[in-house]
Amino acid sequence: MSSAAASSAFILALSSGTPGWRSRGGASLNFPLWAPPRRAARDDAMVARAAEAGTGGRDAAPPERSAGAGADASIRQPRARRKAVSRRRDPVQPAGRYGSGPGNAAASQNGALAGGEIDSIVAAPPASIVKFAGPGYTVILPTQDVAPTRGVVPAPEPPLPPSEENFVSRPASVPKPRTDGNAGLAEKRRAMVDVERVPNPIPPPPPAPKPEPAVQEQEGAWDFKKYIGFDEPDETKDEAGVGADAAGSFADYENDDPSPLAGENVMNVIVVSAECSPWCKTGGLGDVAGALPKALARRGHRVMVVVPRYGDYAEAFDMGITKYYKAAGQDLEVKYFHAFIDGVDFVFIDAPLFRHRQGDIYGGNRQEIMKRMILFCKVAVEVPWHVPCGGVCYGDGNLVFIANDWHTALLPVYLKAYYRDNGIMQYTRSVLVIHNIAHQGRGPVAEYPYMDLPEHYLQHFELYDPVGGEHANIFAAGLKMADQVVTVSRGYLWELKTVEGGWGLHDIIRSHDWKMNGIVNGIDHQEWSPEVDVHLRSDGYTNYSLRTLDAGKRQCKAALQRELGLEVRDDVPLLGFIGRLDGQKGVDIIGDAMPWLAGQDVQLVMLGAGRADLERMLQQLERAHHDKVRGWVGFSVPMAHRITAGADVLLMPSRFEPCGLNQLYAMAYGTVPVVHAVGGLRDTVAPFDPFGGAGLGWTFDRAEPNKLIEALGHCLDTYRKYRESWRGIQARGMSQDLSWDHAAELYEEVLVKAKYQW
Ligand SMILES: Nc1ncnc2c1ncn2[C@@H]1O[C@H](COP(=O)(O)OP(=O)(O)O[C@H]2O[C@H](CO)[C@@H](O)[C@H](O)[C@H]2O)[C@@H](O)[C@H]1O
Repeated sequence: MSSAAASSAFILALSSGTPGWRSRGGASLNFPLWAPPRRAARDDAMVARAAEAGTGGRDAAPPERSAGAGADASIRQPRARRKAVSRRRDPVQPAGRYGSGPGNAAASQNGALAGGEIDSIVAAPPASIVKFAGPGYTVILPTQDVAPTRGVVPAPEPPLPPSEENFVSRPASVPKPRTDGNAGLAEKRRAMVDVERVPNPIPPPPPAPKPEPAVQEQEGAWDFKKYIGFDEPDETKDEAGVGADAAGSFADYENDDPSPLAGENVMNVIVVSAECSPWCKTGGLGDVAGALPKALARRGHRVMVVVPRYGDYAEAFDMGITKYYKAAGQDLEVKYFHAFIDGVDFVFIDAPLFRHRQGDIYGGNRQEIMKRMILFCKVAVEVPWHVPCGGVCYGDGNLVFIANDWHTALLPVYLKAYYRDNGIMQYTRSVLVIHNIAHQGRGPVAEYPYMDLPEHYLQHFELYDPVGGEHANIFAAGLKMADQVVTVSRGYLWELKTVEGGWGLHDIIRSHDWKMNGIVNGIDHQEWSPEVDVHLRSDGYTNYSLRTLDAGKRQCKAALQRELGLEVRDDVPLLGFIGRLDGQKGVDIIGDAMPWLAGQDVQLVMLGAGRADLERMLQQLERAHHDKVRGWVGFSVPMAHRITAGADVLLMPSRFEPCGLNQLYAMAYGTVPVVHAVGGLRDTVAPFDPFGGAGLGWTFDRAEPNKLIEALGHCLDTYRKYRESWRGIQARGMSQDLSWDHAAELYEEVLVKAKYQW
């Protein structure tokens, strides 16, 4: 379809009242002709909300189950299900995922910046940083070291030429050696990182002040074996010879100091995300933010994750640092909590806006959400100066931020507008990852001043599209300002450039094609591997591997059937669905295929939370087909793992799917995916080829019930009649290398591209 034709189909779909993906009709909903839903009539007329449709405001889903929440959900489950109690911190499901409620800029008293007068934005810049105004706008200083007093920013000094003094990377304070074991490691890491800096025309900055003796003392006292949890076996302690051998090889290992996998590309990486598993997760973004950083750290990079502190996380400790930031006109106190886990510094941003949001991390109306994200990005961009992880700040040299989705798309903008434009953070880069373009942080242009940006930056936010009209779009600005952009599969990258798949941002993505990259997500095998999965260690489930697949899966399937009160039968194909209940995931297509499914000898288990109508649908299907269907409404990580292990088939009829993690998890568990061939699903599920003995599952080319039925029909046929072929599909799925290590290598290439980009 030509772009013009596609565009008119898109507009036609809207103007003819096609109800978008909320329709249960199915027929008009396949991807090629699908268009974002119509904007509901609103008071604040030009507010573009289509991208957030179904996630907040009037057409929003009501609060989804929180999984503190898991508890809530289990109240409504049959007795048998209540056994599925998480032994881990149960991530949360929010109200209105990226939601936004009715906004009214005029009514808001959140002090907008008016005509260049910046009220009470007073900051003490970090040591050695001079901030000056760019041409034609007033400088905006984001941080304050002391509680602010209200006043007007003094007239900016005339611009100084950037000098070495101005932008060298330097810790804001003299690093204090830590009392735990990280200081030595951090020091080593820093030394590695300092070796390779961006090509610097200026002589390298003087080394940061180092409390040498203290660090040495710390290193001396630090027990590496204790740190990695190495417990010397008793016999080695008794038998001198063996013990000495072991100790000797350990010492060799320490002295060896193998060079990092990343080689000379080692750098400082700060991943900034609104959610991070296992502390706070509502979907795939949380999984990625929890796993990618560890894989990058394994390659030798110094890696930090910055995430809001929504709850009281036992692993993280108050670092005793307080800063003040302004967000949407309000001065806010910020503290930093830190944990060092699996080689990664996790920094949790504590602020009144985030506190107590654990069960509802995207809750509130649009303005509230936006205010949280403004604060988060302003704080995150300065974390490398203020937070001495392991005693040493990351600094802003050889540093790359990885921002994720619209929530943190302001970070590349702040990095440029506050610092890079002013000769500061010259060797810092930003990469923005698109996990889901359907949520963009849209709002009325009138709210732009809340973002505390120079007036001339407005042009980067302004967007007009037939759905939202004239509006300010945070994702659009982030995409333009980021040095590189990654999306989570090559297939999705292609779709993003189309009118149908770009959700209004296709032109921006096309025109920045040179910096676009597609990298498929990986699997965190510590969390998602049938061999070590902690959720398969009780209630009759079992861990298994490819070698023990048949017995292991049979046992997990029986345990799942028992737990859910289904008939325990090995010969009946058990189908699973796991996902957020919204238009994207196409669970309504399964509902539309139910009359056919009801006539099949199958069992169906669906787990999800989200839109109220879809939650009701799950419950109705369970009531109407109690002998074969279970619809679990809620957010339960243990149940997601158990379905993945116990099901024979995983259904993913997603209308669009940037990458999709559940099909990857399914394949790793010997569960065969049946998916709509779109985005990352098309990239990762090669269709079964019975003649070549190849392929990983079944795919269908339109998100319609009849197409799902056709593909599932073939799948069930193979399951019943061609067991050897079935076993082959399972084995191929389980034998793939789906780990994050490969994806991390590809991310590293992007980070390097960004680093050398001027
Ligand atoms: N009710 C429930 N209970 C328990 N667990 C549940 C659950 N509903 C979902 N999950 C879990 O949440 C994760 C969802 O992963 P997806 O890839 O489907 O992510 P999502 O669409 O949110 O994210 C976006 O980002 C990711 C990451 O880039 C992309 O893969 C994806 O295509 C894109 O839409 C999985 O770990 C799944 O098990």
